[in-house]
Amino acid sequence: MAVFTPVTASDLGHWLTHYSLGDPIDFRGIASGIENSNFFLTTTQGEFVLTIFEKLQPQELPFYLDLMRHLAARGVPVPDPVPRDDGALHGLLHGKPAAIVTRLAGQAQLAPQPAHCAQVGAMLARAHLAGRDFGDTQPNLRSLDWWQTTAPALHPHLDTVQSDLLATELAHQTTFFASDDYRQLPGGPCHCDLFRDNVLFVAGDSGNAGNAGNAGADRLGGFFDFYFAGCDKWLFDLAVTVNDWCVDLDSGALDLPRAQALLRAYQAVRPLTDIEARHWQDMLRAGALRFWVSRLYDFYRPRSAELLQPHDPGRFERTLRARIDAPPPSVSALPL
Ligand SMILES: Nc1ncnc2c1ncn2[C@@H]1O[C@H](COP(=O)(O)OP(=O)(O)OP(=O)(O)O)[C@@H](O)[C@H]1O
Ligand SMILES: N[C@@H](CCO)C(=O)O
Repeated sequence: MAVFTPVTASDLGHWLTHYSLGDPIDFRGIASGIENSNFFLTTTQGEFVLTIFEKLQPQELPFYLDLMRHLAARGVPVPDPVPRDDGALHGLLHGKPAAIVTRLAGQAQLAPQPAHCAQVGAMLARAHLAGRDFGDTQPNLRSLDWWQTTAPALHPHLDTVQSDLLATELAHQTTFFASDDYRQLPGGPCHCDLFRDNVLFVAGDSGNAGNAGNAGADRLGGFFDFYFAGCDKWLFDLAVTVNDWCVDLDSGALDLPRAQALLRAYQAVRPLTDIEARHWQDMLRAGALRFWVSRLYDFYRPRSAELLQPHDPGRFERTLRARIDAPPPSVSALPL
């Protein structure tokens, strides 16, 4: 159960006095999620999600909430933060920062097919383009600097082969990030965590999103969980997305039909530059390293007093090895 901060009916009633959202009809904790406390809230005015931020500080929230507002205003399907009556997008609930956002329709598609991946690719490209005129510029806080700072604490937990892989890949990425090519990669606000569980699909005719015979009828309802977002290279965001949506989760191997569908749809909206195409494998490796490091960090340094099962770091160790061992098909060679 991932509600770390309980909210009573009385807490909610008081909290809602800051908003013009009508009267509460239903309020329930959301079991999934490992970062924050989330609740579905239905009021006489609609359906919303209340999030209490367990780690982020109030001063850290504007980048994420303003970015969501910015994208929502440009027709990108993301939760739109609801302003309080005083205009603020967040306040304090039980001493922790909290916000209400609009609820997206649909359910997660955990066994995606090419038709789902295509919608994700197109939406990601649209989000990248829509973010170009966003004013704030917070970097991705889980990028190279963080990997470098975090790695020393991980090595004692790794065997020699894993330790070598971590050190070697970190050296590879340090060189890549310092290169002229890297500097020339286009970028802007990125989601940086666009995994299957952060995208919702509304079921097609079958009434069951992702039904094997009817994936093409499922419609992407939106994507959420912006709290790892930051300004980064667009190619990194694409690599993170492909490493989750277009792989065999056991082996980490790329699934070609899904990867092609996602990349074609992305490129139909924003074609990759030659430099991006040249560094696709480097960036897939970077995307795998990012989540290997964060999952190792969460695994070996869990927060106290919480019974959550941390995500399996081995999945991204396998993904990283797979990206190093088997160069992906050239993106520029994919027919549009
Ligand atoms: N705006 C939204 N609309 C619909 N459902 C949402 C929305 N925000 C969150 N949810 C639901 O709440 C669940 C938990 O949210 P989320 O994944 O953001 O958890 P978290 O703890 O904040 O982050 P993490 O994914 O890092 O664990 C989601 O799986 C989704 O079902
Ligand atoms: N998507 C991350 C969790 C943090 O949102 C992971 O699977 O490791």
